Amino acid sequence: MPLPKAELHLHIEGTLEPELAFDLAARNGVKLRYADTEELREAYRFEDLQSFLNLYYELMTVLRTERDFEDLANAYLTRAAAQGVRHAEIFFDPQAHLARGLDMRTVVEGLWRALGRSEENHGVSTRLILCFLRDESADSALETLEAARPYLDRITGIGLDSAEVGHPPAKFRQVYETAAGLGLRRVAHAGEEGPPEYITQSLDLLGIERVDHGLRCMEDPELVERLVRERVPLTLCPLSNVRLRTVDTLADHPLPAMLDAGLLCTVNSDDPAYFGGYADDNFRAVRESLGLTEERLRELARNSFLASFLEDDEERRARYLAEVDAYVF
Ligand code: HPA
Ligand SMILES: [Zn+2]
Repeated sequence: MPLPKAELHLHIEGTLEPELAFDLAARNGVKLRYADTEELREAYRFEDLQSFLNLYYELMTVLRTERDFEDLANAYLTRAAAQGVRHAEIFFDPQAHLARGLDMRTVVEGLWRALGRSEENHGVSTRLILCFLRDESADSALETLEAARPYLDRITGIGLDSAEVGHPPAKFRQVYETAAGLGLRRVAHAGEEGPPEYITQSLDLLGIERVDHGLRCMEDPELVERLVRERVPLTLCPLSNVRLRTVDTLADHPLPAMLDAGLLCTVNSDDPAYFGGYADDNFRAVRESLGLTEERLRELARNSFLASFLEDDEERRARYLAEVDAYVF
């Protein structure tokens, strides 16, 4: 049985496995430019974030109906449960779907058909986080938040993803302010490819409560000190970092140094269908490549629940933490 954990950095569109992509393409009459799953897998060699995003946006065009989003989420939850995930806070990218003519209802209600029954069906509690695409305009983000208003009972928070460099957090100040006024929790990708200043800006201008990635904080000792002092969680994604060449090899990953510095780190899978592993695959990879001790792994699992948005269900959080404490490696 894998270590119990929460997954806090997971793009549902990034869980689209090649087999499901072809099934949905056939179901919806969408033509993919790959002959089969093998040829598609050949395309999974990325130079950087953008080269991955190009394929990520291309493949998600097979998602068209509520049932497609439901099937996608159920496939993820099945895999996540098998990897010890007890709680998942799941990102989705509505702008990428609205731009293709889908409506917000199809996306949110489709996902909810799986998420709303996830505890009974998979034993996984869930939250949904709406991400804005930072390479789209601030106005588009505001329009997307407006389109999501009827569904806010399904949505816990907002995030910021897609191409980071050249799209500073400051651009999204207004939409984050509006979202805060609506009672939404706030996170943002920062310091994956972008500079440490993007992390600082996300904290100061967007009021974020967690940093997604945040790897490049290590270039700024003062920022590290602040993140430690303010107990700001970081959602790290080690296999993603290797595949997108943010680090050269897993053995070079700064996770041990980050833990030693006192940062509240968590380990997550990001886009597991593309990066070669789900949540526990990431845990096992860092254990093997970085020689993390069992107590370090337990700390990472504890951190995942401490950093989760379970404030509305502290009883559940306590139960999950007790499971981590009782886990025998
Ligand atoms: O790793 C990521 N980074 C930024 N945007 C993304 N959208 C999906 N995955 C990612
Ligand atoms: Zn991500």
